[in-house]
Amino acid sequence: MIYTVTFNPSLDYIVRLNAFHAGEINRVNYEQVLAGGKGINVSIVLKNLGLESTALGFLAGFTGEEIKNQLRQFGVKNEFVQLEHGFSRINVKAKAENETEINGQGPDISEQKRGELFDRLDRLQQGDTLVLAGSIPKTLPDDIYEKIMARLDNRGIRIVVDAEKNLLLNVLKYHPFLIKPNNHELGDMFGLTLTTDAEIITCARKLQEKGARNVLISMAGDGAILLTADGHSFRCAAPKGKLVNSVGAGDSMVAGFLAGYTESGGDFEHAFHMGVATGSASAFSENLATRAEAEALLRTIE
Ligand SMILES: Nc1ncnc2c1ncn2[C@@H]1O[C@H](COP(=O)(O)OP(=O)(O)OP(=O)(O)O)[C@@H](O)[C@H]1O
Ligand SMILES: O=P(O)(O)OC[C@@]1(O)O[C@H](CO)[C@@H](O)[C@@H]1O
Repeated sequence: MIYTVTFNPSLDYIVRLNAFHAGEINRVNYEQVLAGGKGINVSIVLKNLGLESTALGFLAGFTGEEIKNQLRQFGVKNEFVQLEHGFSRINVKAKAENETEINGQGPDISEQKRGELFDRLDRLQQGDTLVLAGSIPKTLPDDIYEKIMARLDNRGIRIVVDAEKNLLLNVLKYHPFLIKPNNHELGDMFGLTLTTDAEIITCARKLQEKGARNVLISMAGDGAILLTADGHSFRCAAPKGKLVNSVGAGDSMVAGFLAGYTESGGDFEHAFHMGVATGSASAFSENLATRAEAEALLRTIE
């Protein structure tokens, strides 16, 4: 079974405006509200691709109810820890000439509630896959990713991590199966601005030296690079198309990679191509990628 953990789920309020003026009243001409947070997006796309997963994490308040409601409509299983106070955050994604994001802070999470999530994770079985993705609310200790990976170490669980900076760097010693920073996040980890493939590959190799097994670097419209644990590297250009909504493109890529990997019995090149195709399919669509959209782009890659 695949499990995803979203520590700080969100309702994404996605709006479009002709122009955005800071400090003034801005009126939108398009709006939609989608359940979000990186792990949740991965679970939704896995479902679209025909793979079951269970979404885990913390939910609170009326926004938490709506997130659960949307997951029910998508048919995504979930076992969230329900918080008694506060509300799951609302993240505003405003698209005008460029994209502005305002991500909420999220509810407080007590030690007891954290323990409930840990108890659920303790019941994972050998052969399961666990996706840990996204930022953490400020009431969680910033070593929570590490704590979880230490607890699950040597249990035969395949762990995928999609998180920024120290959250990611600090777990490399537990040898995650896959990590997926984008090229900017990768550069940030080394205090660099990366411009060429060679620079990106050098930094990605350093993450492998620190313990990561397979490293997938997404580069938005420039495609992606994969370095595998057995020393292979793959480069793929992004399919051509009209960018409609890039929110969740990276999460879709993780879901596509896992689907491609599972369905091909561990073929990294196919998993990589399926990841790129699914990421781009989401970027070219108002909603997250469907199987048909991802497969249509996969045919242009393979
Ligand atoms: N403009 C685009 N054109 C084509 N493909 C795109 C575009 N933007 C994203 N993609 C596809 O999605 C993949 C992931 O995108 P990106 O690098 O933006 O991930 P990310 O930064 O993790 O995104 P997010 O945090 O919004 O989920 C890319 O490797 C590419 O395949
Ligand atoms: O604040 P975080 O956890 O880093 O990112 C949260 C978020 O921006 O990521 C998803 C897209 O990847 C969105 O659904 C969500 O709003």
